[in-house]
Amino acid sequence: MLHFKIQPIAQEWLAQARAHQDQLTKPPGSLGYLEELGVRLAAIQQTLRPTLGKGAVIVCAADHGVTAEGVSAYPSEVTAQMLLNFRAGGAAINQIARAADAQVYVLDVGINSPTPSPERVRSGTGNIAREAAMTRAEAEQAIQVGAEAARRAIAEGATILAAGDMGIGNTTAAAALTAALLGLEARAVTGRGTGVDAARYQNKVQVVATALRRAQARLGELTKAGPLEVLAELGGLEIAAVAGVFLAGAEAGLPLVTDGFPVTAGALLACRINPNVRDYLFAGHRSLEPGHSRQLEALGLRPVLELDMRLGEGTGAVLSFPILRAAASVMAGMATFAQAGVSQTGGL
Ligand SMILES: Cc1cc2ncn([C@H]3O[C@H](COP(=O)(O)O)[C@@H](O)[C@H]3O)c2cc1C
Ligand SMILES: O=C(O)c1cccnc1
Repeated sequence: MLHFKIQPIAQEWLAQARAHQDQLTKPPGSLGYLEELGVRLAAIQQTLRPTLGKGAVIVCAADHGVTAEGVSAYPSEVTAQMLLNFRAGGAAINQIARAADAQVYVLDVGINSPTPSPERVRSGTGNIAREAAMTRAEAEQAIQVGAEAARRAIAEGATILAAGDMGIGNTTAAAALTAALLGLEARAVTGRGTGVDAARYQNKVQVVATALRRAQARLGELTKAGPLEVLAELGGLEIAAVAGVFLAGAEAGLPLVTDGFPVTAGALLACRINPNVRDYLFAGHRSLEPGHSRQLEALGLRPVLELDMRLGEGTGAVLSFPILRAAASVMAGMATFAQAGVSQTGGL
């Protein structure tokens, strides 16, 4: 059974932190959204002097049976190949993590490869257009694998935690999950992923719609079904692991950062499993995948960055770490008007 003990953040700390922001030597509100980020970090850490040190990103990787339907611009083998690239330090996330003082952890929760991996729950999901992605027990296990990886990263010193994704076909699974959880049409949440052409895009929308019909026949009204049941039908082993990263991260009381479309599907699931997770979430960026904006609206999250990125791997999440660190430093290090002897109003 899954059980995560997650405290909601204290409203008193939010109020105190907001009041403190207004005492700092700047016109109130002049640091814009950075102030709200600092306030939330202070409330999460329960201090008026929040600090963020080393970060971590857990790149959750798995394969998808639905690639048999021609939904990606790339073959499934790229998932395993990219895993080697992550480990060799040659991927986009490795460079961005270096710039943002973050450690990259790679988690093979479900790659379809002959090379064994200790954390792999199964070798790829079932083809969700035709069958369940995984069993409910496998869904729980994949969440636990993600949770364990988060706990390891925290034990090794992470003070802020992001999740990343790698899995050819995962924007199809993310679209199906998002449509199911939010009660949206396939077309509203299906994007071009790695860059499928117009014909493949039309097919991808149909595949998502077929998967949703199949899941609904099994579970009934999908917005009312349990999150683990929806996850088992429409899958994504890496998306399950992402949910586990966020659940364990929230349990440990760390600020958590979402990435793009597949990762935010994991965040939606985590919040369905335990709504208190939401208090710890920051949206690192807004992806160009159209469904990502629907997810952010549902979570009520404003992204830190909008750089027209649509890669995944945790790149957009980790890129926001320096801004979150600066938001904490502003709260922790700025003098108040009283401390600095600066006139709070010029009497004007
Ligand atoms: C070389 C390469 C590196 C990637 N890194 C992340 N993704 C991203 O693209 C995939 C999802 O898109 P779709 O659903 O269209 O397959 C995921 O693996 C995701 O992490 C990559 C994709 C490729 C090709
Ligand atoms: O939004 C994302 O993170 C994304 C978009 C396309 C492909 N992979 C990931």
